[in-house]
Amino acid sequence: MEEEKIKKEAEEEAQAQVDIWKYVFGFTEMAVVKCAIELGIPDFLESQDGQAMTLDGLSAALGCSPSSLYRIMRFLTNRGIFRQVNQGHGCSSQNSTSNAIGSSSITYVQTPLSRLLARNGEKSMAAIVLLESSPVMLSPWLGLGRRVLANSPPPFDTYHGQDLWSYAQNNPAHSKLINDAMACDARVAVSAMINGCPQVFEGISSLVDVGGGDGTALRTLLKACPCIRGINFDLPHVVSFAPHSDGVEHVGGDMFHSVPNADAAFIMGLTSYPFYSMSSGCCMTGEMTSVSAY
Ligand SMILES: C[S@@+](CC[C@H](N)C(=O)[O-])C[C@H]1O[C@@H](n2cnc3c(N)ncnc32)[C@H](O)[C@@H]1O
Repeated sequence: MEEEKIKKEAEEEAQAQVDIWKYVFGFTEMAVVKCAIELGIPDFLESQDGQAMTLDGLSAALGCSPSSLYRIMRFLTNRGIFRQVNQGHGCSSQNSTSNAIGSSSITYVQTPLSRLLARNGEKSMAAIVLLESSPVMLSPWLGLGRRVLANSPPPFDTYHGQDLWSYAQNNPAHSKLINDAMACDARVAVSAMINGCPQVFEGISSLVDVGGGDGTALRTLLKACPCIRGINFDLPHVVSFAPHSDGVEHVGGDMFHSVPNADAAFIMGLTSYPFYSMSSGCCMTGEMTSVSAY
């Protein structure tokens, strides 16, 4: 019995010594995926219409050295982001390193995961990765300990001296990163809503999307429900850059003061966002017959 306990403890300790490296180098997952998006690897492979692309061809197209690219691709194929196909053998291998680096026999194709990283894909998540991996968003996480100890304001506010939305107002480039990222989320979430519970929108002739970003959610919804008149409500600096779309009116304002009248309102957002409690902070003067949140 004692022997078994000692053996189990030794196994757990050995496993811990392996697992700890996930925390030491955890950031590499995000860094390498960001690198792939910035280099445009998913977009380039997507443009090949399913044809496998050689390592040499890919590095020439991207303007980088085959050996550096090979190391990035080896990491990514190991995670199921891209698939390595060894041409000439008709077989595929995710981890094979047997080919010489730079060999034209190493080729890559897209996978469902890498397709999500193409910038223009219908279900693209590239903009969310680029937002969350930006130094502006990442740095506050590194001060989480101080936030817990001091029960101070959210890490973002403490680090940047202002909340996320004020920061975005003062930094248009970051505001664009946020809006593009939210648009990715909106496309996927609204499509799922329309497919999963279309009855929610029955009988509604006007709908206000509170915190609707650049209006992607309403644009997506109105394709399926063209009879609805959409009001995209967000902060003035956000709606001032929102693209025009028939059937969608952009209104700028502060939801903690009032929101436009409509038959119904919806509020949607990534739950990890510092999107402070609507119920405690806001006073809505609009008439609303139904509200669905998160
Ligand atoms: C997490 S994003 C969600 C965007 C969009 N609903 C989506 O899910 O894709 C929150 C949105 O609320 C907006 N917002 C933040 N504070 C606001 C306020 N006081 N009044 C109106 N909009 C606000 C932000 O500009 C941002 O577009």
